[in-house]
Amino acid sequence: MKIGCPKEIKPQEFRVGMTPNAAFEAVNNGHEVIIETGAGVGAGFDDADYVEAGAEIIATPAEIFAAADMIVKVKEPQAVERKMLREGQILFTYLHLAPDPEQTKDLLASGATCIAYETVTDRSGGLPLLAPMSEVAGRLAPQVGAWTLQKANGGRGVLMGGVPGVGPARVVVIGGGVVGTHAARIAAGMGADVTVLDRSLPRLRYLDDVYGGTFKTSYASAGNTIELARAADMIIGAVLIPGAAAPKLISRAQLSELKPGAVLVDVAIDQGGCFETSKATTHHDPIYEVDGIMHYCVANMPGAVARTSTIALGNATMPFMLALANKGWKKACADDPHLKAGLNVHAGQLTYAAVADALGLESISADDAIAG
Ligand SMILES: NC(=O)C1=CN([C@@H]2O[C@H](COP(=O)(O)OP(=O)(O)OC[C@H]3O[C@@H](n4cnc5c(N)ncnc54)[C@H](O)[C@@H]3O)[C@@H](O)[C@H]2O)C=CC1
Ligand SMILES: CC(=O)C(=O)O
Ligand SMILES: [Mg+2]
Repeated sequence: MKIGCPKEIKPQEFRVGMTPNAAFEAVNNGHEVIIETGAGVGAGFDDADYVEAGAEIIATPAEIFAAADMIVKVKEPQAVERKMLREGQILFTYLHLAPDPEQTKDLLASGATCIAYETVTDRSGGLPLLAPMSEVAGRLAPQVGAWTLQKANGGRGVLMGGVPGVGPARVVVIGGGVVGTHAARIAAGMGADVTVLDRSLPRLRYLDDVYGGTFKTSYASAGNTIELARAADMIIGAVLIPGAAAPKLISRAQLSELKPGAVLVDVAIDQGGCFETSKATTHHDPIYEVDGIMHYCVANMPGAVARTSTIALGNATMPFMLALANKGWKKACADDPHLKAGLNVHAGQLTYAAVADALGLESISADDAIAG
């Protein structure tokens, strides 16, 4: 198979879909790998690194999209990239379709087979291709939130760890999955007073067992959420219902109950965000204010630490990328229910029910797509 990896074009996205290591493995498995010139530079990989791995360097994205049987990327294809996708081609990348009707329409029109990293599953019920980026975004969230809390950036002017004689910042994390756990650990490590909310009692039990003493836990009822939010300096949104649009957990009306200058870091923004007032921002212009409350809503947070993120993502995607290349998408998905769970679009039809529900569209099952 010919595997193509274009340079990412989303603003301030410095990651790349294939590392030289991934290219090397694909070539060793008998595939051709074509990489757009400069695609890896933001993550610290030169064209020469890919050539050494056995890949071919290509001048333009148009040539990559025209020649490749499978496109491997990081972020959802942008409008200009979507026009270059074609029937029969495999797209393997993050998609986040539930809050994105325009992208969905274009992917359906392309006829391509689109497998979303964020809905691939694993044996323990986790999301193995989301997890590494959730680890990164979770660890970044208190760091960017602490910067936003600084007075000159619009925040309350509260130091995360406080100082002797002055108490620490209060941080509330809504959603205690991968993002939430990593965010809570780092915030607690910075000296903040941290509480994690979740709706899953087994998850709260796990967090209490492992991290009791480092941070507190609370059940995410609406009442507990607003009570903790009122006292918070920083609220980190980290909920997920896989594939679906994020539930809105703090309304615009409730912003007036928060402390002026409090900071909302909405990591769940790629699924539409869990605060009513969230709208996606970029690394170039990451924060904005609504009713005196600061918002940080960057939808590709891991792009800020592109080298760490690219290597972490590449480690996770490599076995799935190889299965798709070695077997073709049908057999690879038929053999592995966890990869099959990643199938979101095939030949003009949605194949993921939560996405279809969020957008009010029809879907078919992934099994029907494979059989068809
Ligand atoms: N902005 C960015 O750059 C990035 C965003 N993300 C996003 O962060 C979000 C969280 O991802 P993960 O931590 O990997 O997911 P996860 O599945 O590990 O954790 C989500 C948690 O939310 C909980 N939850 C669901 N509904 C809830 C509710 N109403 N109230 C409280 N808790 C609730 C679940 O029980 C679960 O423990 C996702 O939307 C993901 O796409 C992930 C990486 C980067
Ligand atoms: C998960 C995701 O959307 C990202 O890493 O950008
Ligand atoms: Mg994202």
